[in-house]
Amino acid sequence: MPKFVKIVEVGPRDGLQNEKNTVPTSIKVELIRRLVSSGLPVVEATSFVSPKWVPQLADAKDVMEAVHNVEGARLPVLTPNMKGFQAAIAAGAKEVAVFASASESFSKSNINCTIEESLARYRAVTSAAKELSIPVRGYVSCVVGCPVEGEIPPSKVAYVAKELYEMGCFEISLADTIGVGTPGSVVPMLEAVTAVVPAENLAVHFHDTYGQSLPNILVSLQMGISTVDSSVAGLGGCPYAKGASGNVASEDVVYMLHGLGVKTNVDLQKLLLAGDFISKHLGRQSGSKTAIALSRVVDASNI
Ligand SMILES: CC(C)(COP(=O)([O-])OP(=O)([O-])OC[C@H]1O[C@@H](n2cnc3c(N)ncnc32)[C@H](O)[C@@H]1OP(=O)([O-])[O-])[C@@H](O)C(=O)NCCC(=O)NCCSC(=O)C[C@@](C)(O)CC(=O)[O-]
Repeated sequence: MPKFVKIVEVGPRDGLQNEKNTVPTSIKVELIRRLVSSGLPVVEATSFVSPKWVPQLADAKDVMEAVHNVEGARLPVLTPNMKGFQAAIAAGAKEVAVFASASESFSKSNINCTIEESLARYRAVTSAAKELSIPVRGYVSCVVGCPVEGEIPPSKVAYVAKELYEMGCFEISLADTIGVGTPGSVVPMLEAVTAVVPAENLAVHFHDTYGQSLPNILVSLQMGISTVDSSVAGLGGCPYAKGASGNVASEDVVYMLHGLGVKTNVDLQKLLLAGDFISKHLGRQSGSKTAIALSRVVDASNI
């Protein structure tokens, strides 16, 4: 079990990208500020993708310009190709992420190309990033299951992860995009990937569709992974993965880690306030069980 876990907060990007109503730029910027001030070391801020594909993040340039002076956390952004990479750098991004898939069907529906075509695009991005000393993170989607293809063989995940690592991605985030994994499928997948990419260069990214995220995170930690992606208030869902629910809630991950005696550097109280801020803006209850339970404790103490 690691003593410290780095939490990569993906709420402002993965969490909001699927929202139907446009979230004002000022709310996104305030959310990022609040998340950073809670002590999160990495807050994924937005995506430089086609606004036709993800209209919610069409204000990526404005978001980045507004947060350029925010200190205390890294603020990476997603870039699906050179056009996105160049726009991200022009807007002041200092770290980017590329996103591939272990499923051909998902690659096609998410980024309109095959897995091999995506890897060729990402070789161009990682090589341009290297020239500018910009760190690049790599995602692999559908690491245990795909909405179209069903079960994904661990060897396929290992192949894509290794390619991303070898082209220069400093960290590979393994994403259960539709949240179908259980420890029974996550462990063999991690065994295959850790055979080709060191565990210290891996992260896990779980969606909570079947309520399996926390046990999946626990077995990942036991296998040497110490970077976990999560989303404040459990926001999220992928526009190109029907049925995908929100990411595991950051508050729930922090609550579990602190309960295990694992340090995160995150102030849970401040994180809860950030979750409350965005949940109120979206007009719905938080997707974090910890947030709901602790708000009941506060309510009860007021009786
Ligand atoms: C990759 C493309 C662009 C290919 O889309 P395409 O239609 O094949 O692109 P194209 O190269 O043929 O260009 C078409 C138009 O898009 C423009 N374009 C081209 N690139 C860009 C760009 N970077 N930024 C802005 N505009 C761009 C380009 O200029 C052109 O504009 P037009 O001439 O028609 O006016 C598109 O499929 C896309 O943007 N996909 C992104 C989808 C997305 O963001 N999905 C969600 C994120 S991934 C995810 O959530 C999974 C993850 C990471 O969280 C982990 C998990 O849980 O699995």
